[in-house]
Amino acid sequence: MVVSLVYLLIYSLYKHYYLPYRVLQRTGLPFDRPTYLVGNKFDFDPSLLHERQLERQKKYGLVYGEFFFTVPTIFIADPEIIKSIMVTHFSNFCNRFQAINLPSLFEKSILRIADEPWKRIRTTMVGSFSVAKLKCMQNLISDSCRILMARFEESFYESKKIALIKPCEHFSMHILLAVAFGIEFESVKDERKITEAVNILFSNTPVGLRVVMMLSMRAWEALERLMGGNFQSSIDYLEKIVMNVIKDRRNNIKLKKPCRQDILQLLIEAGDKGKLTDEEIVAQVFFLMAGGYQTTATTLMFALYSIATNSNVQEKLYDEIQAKYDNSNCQVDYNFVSELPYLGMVIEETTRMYPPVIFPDRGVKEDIVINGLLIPKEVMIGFPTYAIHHNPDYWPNPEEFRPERFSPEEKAKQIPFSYITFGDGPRQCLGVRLAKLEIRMAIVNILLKYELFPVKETEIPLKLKSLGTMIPANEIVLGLKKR
Ligand code: HEM
Repeated sequence: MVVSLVYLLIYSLYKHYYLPYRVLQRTGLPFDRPTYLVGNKFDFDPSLLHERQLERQKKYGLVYGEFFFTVPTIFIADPEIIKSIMVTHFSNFCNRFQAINLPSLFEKSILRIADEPWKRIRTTMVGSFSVAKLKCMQNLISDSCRILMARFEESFYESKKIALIKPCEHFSMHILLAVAFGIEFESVKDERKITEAVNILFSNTPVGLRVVMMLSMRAWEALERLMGGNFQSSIDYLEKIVMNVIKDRRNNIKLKKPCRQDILQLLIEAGDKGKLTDEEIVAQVFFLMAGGYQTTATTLMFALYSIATNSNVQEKLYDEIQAKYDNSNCQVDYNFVSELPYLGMVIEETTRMYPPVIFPDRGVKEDIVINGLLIPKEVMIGFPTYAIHHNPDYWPNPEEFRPERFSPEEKAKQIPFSYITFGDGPRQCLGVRLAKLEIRMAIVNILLKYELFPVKETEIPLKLKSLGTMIPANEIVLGLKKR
């Protein structure tokens, strides 16, 4: 017994410590000594990953090593190498590194799958985000804007202030439930139950639980059951709802009844042509919520905060919106918001300063040398987005909110691949157009009715927290004045 335990320990030390250590050592890159099993994960506060990226960049420069638990990782903030990985040598880096365990439902999602199956599913899904399809979905987004505006109205009459987190999260979730899950709420009770289940599944998971999930899915499942099993029952509940919607839609197709033109419909039609199984459809739908919910909600919060705390930006933006609104006397829809260039610049600058995803990754198929850097096939590649976006060599005065950085003239001078909020190359975010449309429509609706301004509760500068996605550490409260 004792001999077996000693043998197991030695084997584990060899596999989980010595081998990963040797891999990073081979690269010749600087890195801190890891701790057995947890690597460098707890050398810093794991909820301040963005600060860690800045500190590493200062200490080691643009390329360095680190242990994500037992995974040897190379962090790359050099735009030329980023381009080589994301585009030039894409075939060697086309997959993500499977560093964390996920519930089995997600295993067939576009996030997890690799190589040919990924290509098939990506090609099938891409059409759902075309301009023509987004225009079909704009009425659903307008409905969510109306609900968002009702929240603003209530807050205005209650206190002349708005706390942003809940309304922005609800806005983003409401849209994804409509366009990806295909849900049309039948009652308020129904809606409450569904939103509660989504929140359990897709809000930021506490660090402790993430660590358990990372180390062993079985241990996590057992712990989750002990804690009441809410996670699994939410998955089961939402899965049942999507399967019912799929069944109803198929019946409607058979009866030649018109179906809502949303993302789910396109996936079902692809399924009926044999391109996707039902299991794959459900996996994509769940991942769209996981990938699009918090990211879009926090970007909207960050944008409203930035607009409120930069009165010159707000004035210029309002003038742009107002001029177009007066001239066209039209609805706030896809065409309207697409013709507001300064609004586009404000959103790009927001996502430069506050990128919600600060650690996109790639796996490596074969050892490769790029610009003299050896990248062994065992490593995970991490892009430290926050540090890249706050590097003064690429972005002078990076803490200053200046949308003009994204004017056509200044954009032409930008260093390629120094802005990677949505990733880049063939594996770039699939929902970028949808996310931007939602955020644009929400901001225009809000600014047409209200002037935003900081109040005594507004935290300046904003404190951030970075777990799965980067989010505000505390509530964002803004003042409201009717226009
Ligand atoms: C502001 C909001 C969003 C941000 C900042 C964001 C960011 C990202 C990033 C950084 C990636 C990885 C890209 C790469 O590795 O090159 C990604 C992937 C992805 N995103 Fe988004 N995202 C947002 C919203 C959305 C929305 C609304 C959806 C869809 C509803 C979506 C769907 C996806 C999908 C499907 C992928 C995986 C693509 C693939 O692996 O082929 N995202 N996103």
